[in-house]
Amino acid sequence: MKEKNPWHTPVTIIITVIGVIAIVALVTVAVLQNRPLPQKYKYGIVLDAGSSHTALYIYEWPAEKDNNTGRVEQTHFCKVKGPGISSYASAPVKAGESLRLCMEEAKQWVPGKRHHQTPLYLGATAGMRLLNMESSSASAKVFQAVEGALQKFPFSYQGARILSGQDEGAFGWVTVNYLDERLKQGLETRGALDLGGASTQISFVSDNYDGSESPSNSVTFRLYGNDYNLYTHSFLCYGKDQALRMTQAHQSQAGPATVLDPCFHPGYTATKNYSVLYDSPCVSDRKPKDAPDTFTHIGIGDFLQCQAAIKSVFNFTSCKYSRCSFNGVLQPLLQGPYGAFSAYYFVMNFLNLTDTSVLLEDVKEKLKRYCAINWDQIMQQHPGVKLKYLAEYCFSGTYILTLLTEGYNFTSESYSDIKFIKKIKGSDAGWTLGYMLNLTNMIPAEAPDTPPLPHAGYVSIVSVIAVLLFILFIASLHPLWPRCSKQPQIV
Ligand SMILES: Nc1nc2c(ncn2[C@@H]2O[C@H](COP(=O)(O)OP(=O)(O)OP(=O)(O)O)[C@@H](O)[C@H]2O)c(=O)[nH]1
Ligand SMILES: [Ca+2]
Repeated sequence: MKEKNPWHTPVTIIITVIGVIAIVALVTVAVLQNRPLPQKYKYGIVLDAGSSHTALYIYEWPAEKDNNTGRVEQTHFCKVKGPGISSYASAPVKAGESLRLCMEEAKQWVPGKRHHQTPLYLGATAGMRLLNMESSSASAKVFQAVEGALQKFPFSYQGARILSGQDEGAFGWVTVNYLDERLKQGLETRGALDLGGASTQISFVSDNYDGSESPSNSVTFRLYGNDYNLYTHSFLCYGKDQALRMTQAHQSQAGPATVLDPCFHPGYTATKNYSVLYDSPCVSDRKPKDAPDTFTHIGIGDFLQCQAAIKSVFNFTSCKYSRCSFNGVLQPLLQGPYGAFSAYYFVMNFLNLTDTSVLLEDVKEKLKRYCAINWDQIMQQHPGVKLKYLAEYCFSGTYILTLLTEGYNFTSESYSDIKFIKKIKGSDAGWTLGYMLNLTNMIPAEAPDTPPLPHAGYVSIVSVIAVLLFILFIASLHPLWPRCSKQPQIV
């Protein structure tokens, strides 16, 4: 008689079916329990009201991960047409109107049902700092007009204010290190170098700096369970537009009718107005008394002379601290690496000088040759480039190298620690992201509790255990299993 296969009994079939259902159920539960919910996003909007222009940034992050890290991303950028809001001092209403187009764009980019809960911030920097110094009532009127315009939009308006230089430097540093995920991972941080139109910031962590020498240059943070003692300084008037004014003011102190300028290309000539050149608190006290209304600005394209002219706007004579950069400002020993953004990037990128593995001496040599090129040739080589920018690249490049080496004391060696950057992982380097992260408490002081395993890890482990249990279970039911091995013979 044919022996009946014990695997084919109804009982084993039922057990097998139940086992399979159990595995499927276990895996399903594991998957469902840890599965991320369908992605919903939250948004934040920051307006960077700079001295030269205003820009709008929209950030987004997964709604249920407010407190998590490295997740906030820039989704949209809009450059406001026209100059910075501080230029509207004589027609403040226009400052508000200028923001309208970008704000309309923001309405399209943020889903309608999120409009009311989306915070909207405006931070103004050195242009408004200077206007406020000149006339606090004029700056108040500009803010009033801007507020009025922003409140017409459906977002959750959180106010407009002038950032201190310290905040500007510190939030730029937070942005860079947040995007690099250096904060979350507790890695060595990257210093931040920001070159604007009216001010420039340097911020870095240095082991030999405890903040006590100059409290106004230090900002302390506790982020993700790590303490940071940040050195930061903002030099008002040392942004590239104001530095150009100061350099030209130095060259035209006697009020001549012709100014020969080594920072402009040979062949460059333009008629300029003395009152326009001196219309800024950075230079107004140096305005020559008996100057004519206009002067002829003539380029001679000489890098070394240009560098000497730029050096004259830095003061190296006194330092009451252990060490200084310039103008008697404390600066601890440099400690790399550094990220240099905004005008540092625009200028060095245009000049093809972003590669800092090239020797500093060679960079200077290249710039020297560039400055000596005739203005006609420069215009021919770069059709379509805004002439104002084009005329100033020789000055701007020379200013950047002078500021870094003579001002901040970068050497041929430490120069290679600098990386010229515009974006990090799709988000612009600048103070705006750090500012928003701070105001929305998005970076926790302590490290967040992260699950020991990612979601996929849980699913795999539960599945493997379920399969093993099932095999064991079936094996224990197999009628032949224990009897297959040699049974002791009872004689
Ligand atoms: N070449 C070039 N220059 C630019 C560009 N965008 C801005 N600039 C100039 O670079 C300088 C710095 O620009 P920003 O960083 O936007 O300066 P800002 O924020 O307006 O000024 P601050 O208030 O001092 O920070 C200014 O002189 C601008 O005119 C660009 O796309 N190309
Ligand atoms: Ca800026």
